[in-house]
Amino acid sequence: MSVLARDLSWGVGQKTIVTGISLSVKEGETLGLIGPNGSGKSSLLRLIAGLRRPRSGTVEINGRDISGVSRRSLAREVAFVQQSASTETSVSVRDVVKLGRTPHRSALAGWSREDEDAVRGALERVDMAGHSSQAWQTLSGGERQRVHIARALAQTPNVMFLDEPTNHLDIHHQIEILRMVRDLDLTSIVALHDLNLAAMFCDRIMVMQGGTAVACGTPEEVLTAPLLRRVFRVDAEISCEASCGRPHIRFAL
Ligand SMILES: Nc1ncnc2c1ncn2[C@@H]1O[C@H](COP(=O)(O)OP(=O)(O)OP(=O)(O)O)[C@@H](O)[C@H]1O
Repeated sequence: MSVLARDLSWGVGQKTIVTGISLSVKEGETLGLIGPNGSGKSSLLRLIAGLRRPRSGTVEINGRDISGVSRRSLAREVAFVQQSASTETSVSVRDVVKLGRTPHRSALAGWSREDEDAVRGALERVDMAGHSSQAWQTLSGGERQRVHIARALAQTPNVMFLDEPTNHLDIHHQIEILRMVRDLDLTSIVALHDLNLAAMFCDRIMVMQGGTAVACGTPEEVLTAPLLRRVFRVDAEISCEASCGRPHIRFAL
């Protein structure tokens, strides 16, 4: 499924937070969103996921304007892993992941084989199957993050939005989660702070600054020393990773 945003703007009171953003993500593509703190990445993801109503502009998922689509119907196609999402404390890991099946179930239907397979598969994908009966509140930060990703996977979405999904994760799980997002047969937009991970796993990268998009293109096109200096205020040397042909950033002291 494709994602198309046209001229999105949003703000609170007098403050404009997202200004005139347009983007297009093709079916199966992974778009990375990078930008300094407060540049509007989470706000943009919430607009595109339909959790905020834009002041102006439209979002289409597979050609359908999401403003006319019910939350439940949207949730059958689109999953959103939010930053620091919270969960009821007195539930098990499996119960949290089961919530991902809610958009697919009717009030009268029982728990189906398909539901069971989706939950088990999602837990396995994030390496948390061994924790399924553990109480949510006893998990570590990284384990919680992986369970929230499993809940999104259990939704069996066609489109996935992830806001800093690698937060709290050790390097093995950072790489595994991003590799999984890239290799799954879905369209995704991922906000990331780690520029080298964005370079490794995203087909294209959009750079945000002050609520607007200041660059968009392939990692090689976007991740240049002048852009990193201008947007992130860092000096860096960019080389090409021989094994994958992607840029690798080495920050100067
Ligand atoms: N509901 C709100 N009311 C007032 N200001 C807000 C609101 N939501 C976001 N902001 C402000 O909008 C700006 C963009 O916030 P947002 O969370 O989208 O940035 P971000 O790029 O995701 O940042 P970070 O990298 O730190 O997670 C910030 O300055 C934030 O303080």
